[in-house]
Amino acid sequence: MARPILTADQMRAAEAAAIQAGIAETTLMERAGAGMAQAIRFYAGPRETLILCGPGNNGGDGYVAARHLAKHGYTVRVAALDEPRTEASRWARSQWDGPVERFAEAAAAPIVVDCLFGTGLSRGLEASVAERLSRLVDDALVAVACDLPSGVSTDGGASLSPIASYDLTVTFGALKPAHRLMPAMAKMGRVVLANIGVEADGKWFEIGRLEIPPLDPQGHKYSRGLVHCLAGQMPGAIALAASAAARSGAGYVRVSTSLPITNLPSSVVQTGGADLQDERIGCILVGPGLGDTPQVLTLALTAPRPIVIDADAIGLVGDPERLHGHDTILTPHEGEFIKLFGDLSGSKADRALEAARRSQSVIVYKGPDTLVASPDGRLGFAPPAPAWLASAGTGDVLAGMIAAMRARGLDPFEAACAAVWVHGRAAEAAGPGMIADDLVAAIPSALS
Ligand SMILES: NC(=O)C1=CN([C@@H]2O[C@H](COP(=O)(O)OP(=O)(O)OC[C@H]3O[C@@H](n4cnc5c(N)ncnc54)[C@H](OP(=O)(O)O)[C@@H]3O)[C@@H](O)[C@H]2O)[C@@H](O)CC1
Ligand SMILES: [K+]
Repeated sequence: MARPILTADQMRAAEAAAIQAGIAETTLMERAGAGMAQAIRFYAGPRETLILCGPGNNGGDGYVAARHLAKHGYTVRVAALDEPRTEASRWARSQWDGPVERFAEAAAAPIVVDCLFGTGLSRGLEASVAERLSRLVDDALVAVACDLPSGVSTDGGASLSPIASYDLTVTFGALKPAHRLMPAMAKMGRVVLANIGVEADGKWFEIGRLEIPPLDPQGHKYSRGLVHCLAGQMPGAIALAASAAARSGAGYVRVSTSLPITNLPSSVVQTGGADLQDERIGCILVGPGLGDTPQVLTLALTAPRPIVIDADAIGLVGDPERLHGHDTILTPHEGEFIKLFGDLSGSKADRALEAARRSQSVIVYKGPDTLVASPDGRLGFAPPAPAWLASAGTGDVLAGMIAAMRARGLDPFEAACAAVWVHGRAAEAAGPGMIADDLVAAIPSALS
């Protein structure tokens, strides 16, 4: 099951709806604090724990967690930055019967839990507070963030003040965009979602294990998907993409090329011409190694088939509206994105959705925090992938994988999400010394 993602406003609305439906706010806080205490017990083990509480409901969660951990035999110290200012956090404070130290004087502890600010953060932390928090977090054996590391902007993932690295982040009801957007994502450690009984339906989610329909036992190579790749001036890149398409389960992969390609698997067919009207084509792939040959993109766009537009071809589109009426998936990295869509405003999530709307295409906005955006408002956030995925050719591999998923009949958005998920897992399987060719070889193990 994919984990839902809500913005700060959406989360507040979901909580308000739960309260409207009869769940007391203190019950939500009790569940949040108990969930966080449970995650700490499972993840960090029994060691002295320092809980840092802010003035809002994030701090309230901290007082509740302190009570639950103490009940389980933990030595717990609580340090407050300020007096509780909300009704629920005053209630939570009243239920904690241990002492409360001053944040500015709190000594280090093996487990440190940051409950200073969560979704209510409105600006960066005061320098002295950020500095002290970072020191306590750095000195801890296990550092835990309640909902979000304090200083992270919930919706955009920016650091509003300096942020140390945590081992565990426990969030409630739904993930927030910052859990899966850079730079915040890199600071979170493992992200655990506690259920507090709030409905978190929406169109945004973390891309999870894919559910690809099983192959038809009576199927044949065309029903498993024919991917037609269009080569360009540098055929090495399309060879990688075509190999990746073949390894991702396409029944048949074809490359039309004017130059012979030497490093293709024997099962991938090379042709001179390109009959793109062939109705058996499940997806056309254009862009890897294309160079400056706009006529090849134009040719692809004359075919009434699904198309993946990658790499050089993205810059050749010119006007995003040119793609209206086509069945297209675009796979830009940051530079290619700006080249086609200009400097859009808002968070990466906002920009991805705006690009999908303008081009009426699925956008795979690549980076360490890859997003998949659909014109209908669906937005998939990739789970963390290994840093060694950032190397030459891995984008070509992804484009081939997407084309294979699309050719086998997944809808464009689902095809892109499925490929992004498998791409990350294949990189994990291939290991740190991986090159793009190894990534292709690791795809089959990640598909199972
Ligand atoms: N609502 C619910 O039902 C549930 C909510 N839950 C929990 O509540 C959290 C959200 O709580 P919240 O809305 O009270 O905001 P929170 O992040 O604690 O901080 C707000 C306070 O901090 C202040 N402040 C802001 N920035 C500041 C800064 N840089 N430096 C100094 N002060 C700053 C701000 O004041 P102001 O901006 O007005 O100055 C205000 O006083 C959420 O993350 C989750 O953990 C769970 O319990 C589940 C149920
Ligand atoms: K926090």
